[in-house]
Amino acid sequence: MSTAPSPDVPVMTPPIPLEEAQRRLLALADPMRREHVDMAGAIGRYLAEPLLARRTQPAGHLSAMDGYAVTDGDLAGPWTIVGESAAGHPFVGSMTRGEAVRISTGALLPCDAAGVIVQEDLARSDTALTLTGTGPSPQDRHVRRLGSDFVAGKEVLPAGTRIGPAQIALAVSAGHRHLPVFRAPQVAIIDSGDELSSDPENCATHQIPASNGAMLEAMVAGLAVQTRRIGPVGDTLDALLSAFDEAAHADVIVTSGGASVGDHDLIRPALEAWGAKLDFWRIAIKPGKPLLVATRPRSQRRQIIIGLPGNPVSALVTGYHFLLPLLRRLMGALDPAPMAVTTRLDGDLPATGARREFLRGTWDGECVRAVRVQDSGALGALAGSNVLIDRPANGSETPSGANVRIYILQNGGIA
Ligand SMILES: Nc1nc2c(c(=O)[nH]1)N[C@H]1C(S)=C(S)[C@@H](COP(=O)(O)OP(=O)(O)OC[C@H]3O[C@@H](n4cnc5c(N)ncnc54)[C@H](O)[C@@H]3O)O[C@H]1N2
Ligand code: MOO
Repeated sequence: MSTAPSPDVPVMTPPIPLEEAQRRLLALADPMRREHVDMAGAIGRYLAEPLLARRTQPAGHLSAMDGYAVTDGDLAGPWTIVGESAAGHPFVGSMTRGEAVRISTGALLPCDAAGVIVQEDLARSDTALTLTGTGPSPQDRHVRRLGSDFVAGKEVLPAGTRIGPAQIALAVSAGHRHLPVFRAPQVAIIDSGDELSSDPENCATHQIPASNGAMLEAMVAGLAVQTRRIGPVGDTLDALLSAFDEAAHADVIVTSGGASVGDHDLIRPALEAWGAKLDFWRIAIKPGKPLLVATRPRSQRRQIIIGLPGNPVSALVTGYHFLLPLLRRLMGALDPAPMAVTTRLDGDLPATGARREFLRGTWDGECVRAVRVQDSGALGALAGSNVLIDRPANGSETPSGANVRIYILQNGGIA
């Protein structure tokens, strides 16, 4: 005889693997609309279409060094100096074999010149120039050829490229003032839990400062999204429903806390009461198991809700593997998942259980060591770590010296 579950006990489906959960989440993300923004506004955004060069660079043959321009094959000298080509002030005359033109880095090569000899290889006396030492080989011409960087009409950046300093320099050089990018999503960050205090300077013994919201806001800061903090919100359906109403403008709502199975863990029922539909709940990673993802239909784009676990380390790990990739995908990133690096383990690690584990560790560029405290509430250990060590589910002990995969949290890796 089958028995219906009690309304108090949620129906438990087995936790799903990380990759499957990431795929399901990213499949929900329709890209944002496009807009044209100036270069300052484009930092941290993703190109909405391929960028074509509007000009050729270099636009002519340029000298790559300070020295003297000479004609083809004329590498032995001596020469008579007949003029100068400085950056921004080209030499307009003509020159022939036995003649040289003083030239600076970035200056246009005179049209009769074939190469540049660096001034360190030459001796000058008034207008007379002689070669000292062995001089350059015929290949060593120190010339940046016309179009050697990019050519007008050709693609310089593919759609989906993240715009950083180098991409801005390239786009400006390619003749652009504005860039077509995807809009940045609006993100509402809700802290939930009766025990949370919004004032870290004023916190009773039964309270804890609402640090997750501040942490999540910091995590998304590198993504140029617009954030709004809501709460802390108490553990009642009414309080959560009002918080969701406050977040009705957002493209993505991220909550932390109340995602597990306790009597006061109300995020799931509150979302359902608000009209959101649960997509999945619980994933097979440690920390981070109670993660949930839901969607809520709207007239234009649906809202995506990510319910992160309350434990701060669990919130950071799931924020790293779910919230950041989701935001990158909404903003048009081609490959939104975080990148793992392989490195050498220092110190043995024990066998793992049924969940894939992300241990906090310190990496010095050559090897990684797990930090001693791995409690998912321990912020001291988290802040002292710079990587997550990726350990497979049901894995055996890993000996010191073995290769392990890590995810970098610092030096920009967080975004
Ligand atoms: N019987 C079971 N209990 C728990 C399970 C389980 O499977 N069965 N899962 C555990 C796991 S794993 C996690 S992770 C936690 C997460 O649960 P919740 O998402 O419901 O989180 P809370 O209970 O609300 O809070 C947990 C912890 O985190 C602190 N917290 C919450 N929000 C914040 C915030 N905004 N800033 C700072 N700290 C926050 C909260 O005070 C608690 O200490 O559940 C286990 N339990
Ligand atoms: O998954 Mo919980 O996140 O272990 O603490």
